[in-house]
Amino acid sequence: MPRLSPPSAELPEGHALPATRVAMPVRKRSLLLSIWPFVALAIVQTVLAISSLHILGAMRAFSSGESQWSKGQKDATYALARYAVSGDPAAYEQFHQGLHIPMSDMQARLMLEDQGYAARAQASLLLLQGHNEPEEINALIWLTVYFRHTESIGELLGRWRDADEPLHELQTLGGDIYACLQLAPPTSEQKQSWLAQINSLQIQLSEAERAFNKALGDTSRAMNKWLWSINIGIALAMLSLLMGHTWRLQRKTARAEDALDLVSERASTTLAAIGEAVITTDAAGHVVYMNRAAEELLGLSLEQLVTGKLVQHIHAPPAFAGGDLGSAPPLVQTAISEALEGREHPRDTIFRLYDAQQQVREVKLAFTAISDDNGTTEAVFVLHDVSQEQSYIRELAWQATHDQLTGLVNRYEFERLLGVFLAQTKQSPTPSAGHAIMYLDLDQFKVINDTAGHIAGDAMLRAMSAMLQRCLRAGDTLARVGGDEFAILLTQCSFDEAKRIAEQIRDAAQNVRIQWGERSLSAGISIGLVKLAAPLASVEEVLRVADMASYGAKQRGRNNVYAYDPGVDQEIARYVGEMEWVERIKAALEGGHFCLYAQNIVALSTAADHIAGGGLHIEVQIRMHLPDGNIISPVLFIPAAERYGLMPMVDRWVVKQTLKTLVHLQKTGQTPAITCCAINLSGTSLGDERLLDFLQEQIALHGVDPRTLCFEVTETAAITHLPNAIRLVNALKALGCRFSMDDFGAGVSSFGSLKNLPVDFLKIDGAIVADMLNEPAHRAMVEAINHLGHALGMKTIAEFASSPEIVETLRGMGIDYAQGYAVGRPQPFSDALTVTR
Ligand SMILES: Nc1nc2c(ncn2[C@@H]2O[C@H](COP(=O)(O)OP(=O)(O)OP(=O)(O)O)[C@@H](O)[C@H]2O)c(=O)[nH]1
Repeated sequence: MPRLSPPSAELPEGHALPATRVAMPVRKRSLLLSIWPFVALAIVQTVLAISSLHILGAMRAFSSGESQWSKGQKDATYALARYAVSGDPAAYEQFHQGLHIPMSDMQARLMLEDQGYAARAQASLLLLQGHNEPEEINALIWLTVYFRHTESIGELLGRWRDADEPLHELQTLGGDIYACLQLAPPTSEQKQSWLAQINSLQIQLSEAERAFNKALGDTSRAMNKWLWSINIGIALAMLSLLMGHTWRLQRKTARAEDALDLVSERASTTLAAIGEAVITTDAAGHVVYMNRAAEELLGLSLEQLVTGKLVQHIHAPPAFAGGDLGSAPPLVQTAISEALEGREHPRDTIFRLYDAQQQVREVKLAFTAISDDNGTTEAVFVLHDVSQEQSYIRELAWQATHDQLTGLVNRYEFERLLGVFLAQTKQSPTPSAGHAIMYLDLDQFKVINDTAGHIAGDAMLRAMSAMLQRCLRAGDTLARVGGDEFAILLTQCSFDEAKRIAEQIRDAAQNVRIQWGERSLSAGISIGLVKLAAPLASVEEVLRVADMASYGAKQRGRNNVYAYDPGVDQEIARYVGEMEWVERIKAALEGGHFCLYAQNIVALSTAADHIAGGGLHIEVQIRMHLPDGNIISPVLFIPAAERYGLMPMVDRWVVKQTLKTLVHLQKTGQTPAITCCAINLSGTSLGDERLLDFLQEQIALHGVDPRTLCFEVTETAAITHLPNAIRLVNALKALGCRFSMDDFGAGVSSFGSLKNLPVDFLKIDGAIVADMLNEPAHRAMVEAINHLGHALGMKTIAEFASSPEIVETLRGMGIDYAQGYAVGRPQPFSDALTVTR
């Protein structure tokens, strides 16, 4: 019986499948089950044969016993007759000897009839004395004891019993004759009488003997007949049993053959249908069988293969399969040869196979040896083509580690590579020129997206990434780590060299232009350059500081390089500090540590006051409570909130809180009533398309009159998010809200933007106002902005009116409103507001 040897990866060599071991007891049991009726019949037959022999032996014993008995009684009667005539004592002695034989038999029979098998020993002795054959005595006793109640043996014993009385009479007559002869010689009449009696007894005994012989013959024939019938019956029973059994066996065999055919058909259909290539070879590797998938994989049919070994038919690598074969998977031919020699590879090993078109495929190989007691007889190879799977895995791995748009390494992979690099440099610090990391952030990239669309933005990102690749040295790693952010790991690069490369990139970025319709788009780049040196150790730290450095470059006016050497430079600490503000802002939003202040905006002419309706005009400003009780100015935390995208949340909090407080002050009878309440909206919020819905929803929710609300936006924010800003301004103005252009004069001061944004107030940047008394240029700017505002139908507000002189000068210039310490300091907005003039 062949055995399937288990795959060596799972069971140690030499272990056979347990299936064959458990099969043996099952087979023994089923063999026993099928032959037991024959065994039972054989036992019955044997018992019957032994019994038949016994019975026949006993019959023979009866027969020979009877002849001894007959001889004995005849000798006795003859001797007694002689004694009666002659008075010879020798004749009398012969009489006794002759009579002793039938008398012994009779006594034995009587004892057996009376006591059964218990009298066996005594009966044996008596039967011996009756001159029976010693070997036949047991059969005689057995038949007498156990069959004495059957009809035929009972009849036989009855006939024997008929001779008992004549024998007793013969014995008595012998005694009488002996007694008479001792007293006196007999008369002739007496002799004649004795002879007549002896003769009569002789006749009775002869008749009894004849009857016994007849019964013996009858019994013997009956026994024969009975034994014949039983033997024939048993033979017939055995025959029919054999026939039945053979018929059942034939049916079973037919069923098993059918099932085997079915299984074999199913197996070959399954093998033909499965996608895996299944090849069976003999122990030497000659192909015995292969399924369709194997034929397809090898590009050969079974007929073409039968002559040779499997490995000879697998295509060799083509001559042009050069490349880095060191990292290529091993050839499947090698694995097959090794498997046949008993050396197997783990099942998930991937092998190389060249198909009929000499295309390389990747396959996994499973090997199973079929063996019997003499060793391996056949080998089954299953080849699973995993080329597609492997290509998906590679594709997924690429996607997981690369950016789709630019094809560069993504942030995740860059962090991993940086981690590996940092670990290596820490483990084996070899002398080197040093290493650096660059963090690059495109400037005002949002403007390209917003004005030319995302597709143009994508094109710009691709153009920038191509430019960056051109600037790299061999061995540098470039990654896209965010929307418009890139990072470069410069290894073995002195910090001066890194600075030179950074400047080169910054210059090259100026020349990156993409033609979009009629427009030529370009973007500057802010570069943070960080020397990889102590105390920077972790990936997180390095990237955070690099990001900070790029922020530093932005703070220097964008399109700049900010180079940071951790051993020398301290300024970055400021940006690191900003990160701490981020945490505080988040905690303040969650824990309610923000509060609102209000600062009056005071009309400088009665006409302006009249416009305000005589009520209060204020600007709400946010402050933060610190745990130590200090109240923090927004100047400290707003840059961090803007940089790290927290402004939309802060703005929303301010709007909600302002509306709530307005309702509260209205209810508590704030006098004079607030007729214009200015709320600042940051640039990020202006870019948020959901802001309009939020504002409309909140105004409706709190039931605040929209005409009392004024939203302040900076010029830079408005320009950056122009389409959204225009939509917002128009929609809220339709409700009755007003708008201020904040910090006008500080940025680009595009007059075009003022035309596009129909605001109500122009707030002159405080930096210009604060020193206008000393700076004639600033004074002129204030006057120009005032004229411009008025020309566009706007009211003007001067910020930082910090002294009465400035206030008077502003009034003299015709500025409509002033805001600053000279006209009112910020005061908590939750309380009733005091008016300062
Ligand atoms: N076209 C395009 N835009 C993207 C992609 N990923 C992110 N962005 C945009 O890139 C912009 C990144 O803006 P920021 O870096 O925050 O700001 P910025 O306009 O570059 O201004 P500064 O960085 O302060 O100079 C956002 O408007 C994103 O929507 C992208 O895959 N394609």
